[in-house]
Amino acid sequence: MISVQEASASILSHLYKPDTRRVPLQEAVGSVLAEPVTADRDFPPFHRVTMDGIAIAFDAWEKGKRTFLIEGTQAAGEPKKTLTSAENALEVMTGAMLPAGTDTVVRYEDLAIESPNATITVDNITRGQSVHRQGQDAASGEVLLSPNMILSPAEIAVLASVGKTVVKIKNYPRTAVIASGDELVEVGQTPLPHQIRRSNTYAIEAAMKTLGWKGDQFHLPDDKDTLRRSLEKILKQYDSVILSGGVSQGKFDFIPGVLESLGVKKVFHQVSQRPGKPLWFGASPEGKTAFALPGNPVSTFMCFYRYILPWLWTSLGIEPRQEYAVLAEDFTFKPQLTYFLQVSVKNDGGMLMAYPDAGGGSGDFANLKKIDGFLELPMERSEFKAGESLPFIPFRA
Ligand SMILES: Nc1nc2c(c(=O)[nH]1)N[C@H]1C(S)=C(S)[C@@H](COP(=O)(O)OP(=O)(O)OC[C@H]3O[C@@H](n4cnc5c(N)ncnc54)[C@H](O)[C@@H]3O)O[C@H]1N2
Ligand code: MOO
Ligand SMILES: [Mg+2]
Repeated sequence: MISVQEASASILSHLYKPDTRRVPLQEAVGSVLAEPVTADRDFPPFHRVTMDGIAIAFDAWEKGKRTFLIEGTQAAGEPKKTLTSAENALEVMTGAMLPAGTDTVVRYEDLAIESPNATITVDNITRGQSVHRQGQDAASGEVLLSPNMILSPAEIAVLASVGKTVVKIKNYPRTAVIASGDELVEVGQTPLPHQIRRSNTYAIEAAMKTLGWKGDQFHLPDDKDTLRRSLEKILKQYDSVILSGGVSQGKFDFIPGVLESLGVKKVFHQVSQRPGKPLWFGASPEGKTAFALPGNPVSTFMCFYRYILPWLWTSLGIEPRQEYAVLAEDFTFKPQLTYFLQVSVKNDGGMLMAYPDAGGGSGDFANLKKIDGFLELPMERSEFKAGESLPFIPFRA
């Protein structure tokens, strides 16, 4: 049986190779950028006035001039005006071009205006004040955004400002989310005493949705031939499949065998972890991947966040973020397995404290509502002390 680290490394050596597509700017938030974006002009594109007031030639101030004749007004959105005499001033508005012949802006708060004159009432004026100089933030042609970044609202602003109406982004893997099991019925159905509603695929699809990843749900029975026929079709249509259930030792746990019979070669089966020991992972020669997650709901859930999430980000060119939290209470776990301890977290003066709330085992998915994620307790030890910082796998935004 392989370790969590080995399993995770194996998965990360079978990445999806994303192709790209172009989307309208307004659909791009949350996507992964697939092209460099350069400044189409200087940032800012002209000397930009940053305060409402008057623009003057600083030399005049230096020579002792305090009262200026107002020649006119330069509003934002108007072509650049020119000051005709260095003895005069132009009223200027925030966002306007700095008029030619001026280099300094004095705000209204520091003026006494008696039309048609403005008198500066303060002593501390500096050359170039209240002017955002052309190219100060970035020069034309400079790379503003590089590929492989998740587009947040901040990047959308940058894209908009350089005129990108259409953005090239990376495609996520086309993914089928498959529940298997004869005991499972649809959410809208009333289960018979021996049946349960299927929840795992809804949880996975929802988790994917929070990442901007679309999953198509399927439900397959515990019947080898049907499984084979259906999975064959699904594998043709999708880049990856995420299955839940049917991977353990049961008489009807057919998933690994059927996947192998369809050319999805086993990379590993079983990981020294709790929950989720029966995890199976395979890949086909064409680069399709199959994650067969153990059916117990907490296992399915944990395996998605611990293994599939980093696989997705790495595939898209983004380094997955490793978070840590501090164990708030002593905890003991004896078996020689990596234990994914359910914890709720609280921020205590900048330190993320993790409070164990182990729940009633991997079938007790109602416990997930009380927790925020999993703390990864290494296999090598069984005693964990309050105050220890450990890898934390969050699932809440
Ligand atoms: N002899 C052994 N038995 C089991 C072992 C083992 O090592 N030896 N491992 C146990 C562990 S750990 C787990 S986890 C489960 C994994 O089982 P499967 O992946 O084969 O999953 P199923 O048998 O199909 O189902 C397990 C459990 O989960 C429920 N389930 C399945 N799918 C869903 C769904 N979509 N929504 C809600 N609940 C679901 C299912 O009804 C079962 O109760 O095996 C142990 N056994
Ligand atoms: O993974 Mo199993 O969920 O330990 O019960
Ligand atoms: Mg089973």
